[in-house]
Amino acid sequence: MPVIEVDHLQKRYGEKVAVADVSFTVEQGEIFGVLGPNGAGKTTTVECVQGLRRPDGGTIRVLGLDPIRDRAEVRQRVGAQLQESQLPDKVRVWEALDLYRSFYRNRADIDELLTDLGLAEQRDTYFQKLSGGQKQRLSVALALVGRPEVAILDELTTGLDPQGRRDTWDLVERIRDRGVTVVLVTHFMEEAERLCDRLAIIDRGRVVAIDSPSGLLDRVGADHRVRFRPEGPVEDALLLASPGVTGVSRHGAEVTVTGTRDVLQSVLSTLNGAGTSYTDLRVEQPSLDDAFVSLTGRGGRTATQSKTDGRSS
Ligand SMILES: Nc1ncnc2c1ncn2[C@@H]1O[C@H](COP(=O)(O)OP(=O)(O)OP(=O)(O)O)[C@@H](O)[C@H]1O
Repeated sequence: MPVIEVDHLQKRYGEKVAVADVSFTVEQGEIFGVLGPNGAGKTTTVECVQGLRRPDGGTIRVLGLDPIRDRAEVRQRVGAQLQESQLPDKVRVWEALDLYRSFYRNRADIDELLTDLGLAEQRDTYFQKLSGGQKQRLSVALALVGRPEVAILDELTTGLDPQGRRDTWDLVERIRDRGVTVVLVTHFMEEAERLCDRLAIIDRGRVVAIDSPSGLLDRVGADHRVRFRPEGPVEDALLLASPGVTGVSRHGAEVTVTGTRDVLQSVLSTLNGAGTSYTDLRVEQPSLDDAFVSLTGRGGRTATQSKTDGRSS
């Protein structure tokens, strides 16, 4: 049985439709991403899952429970991270955890949690004295203090520097390794790509795709690229005849070959077959950015454009 089932969820704020039609399921033990641009309806969706908002339409089941009817039980078993800090400046780290812990029947060991989250040295520190990353880790600790079966983490790494972001990603993986199912709300593609087993891309209140990161890339057919500088002649026609190659372009001495995930292999065997050596070989994998843009029609460079570029010479 899935841990979370959202079926045709709808939610309006007055006239404003925040969630038009969202359906997805989350399986036990996965890191499931909810990805989308600002205002897409991500937070509203997970707030409905937590029973913090009443849907206008559709059904939600969390651990077989109705988040509105069984709100108290859902709160016990689903840990939610606070999106923005809602703690008083003068509360010490252990005091905050001790208070939140008292709300739950399954209580985590505070010192174990602090060690796990790299906050052991901040045990007695006031909330206001914590760094951004430490505050973020504390909010995750608060989400875990009731030993939840599901953790919902919303915009976990917003405002963190690259190192803080990477540390937090490791942390999310450790949470999953403890057997907790994780729902991760984010608008960072890189984060989703790195962490999520599957993800739902939401745009304007609707799901536009649900898949694994690599499934999404395959689905939109985003190009892989190989760039190199040949040291002798190599004909475009020869490269284009290789399996998986969809385009060849040249900029000065540099050749760019686009194609499917086999493109590197094809380029190397073509060069080898032609007896041509090369320098400066680089491989560019398609990113979830490409898939996102292709699925939502928004953003910067699209997979379609890169394909056209590849054929333009
Ligand atoms: N309490 C509210 N009252 C009125 N409109 C709201 C409310 N909360 C959200 N909205 C609107 O509903 C839409 C969806 O908002 P939501 O916060 O769910 O999106 P989001 O994808 O989480 O965005 P972000 O990434 O910016 O947090 C937005 O247009 C937002 O302005």
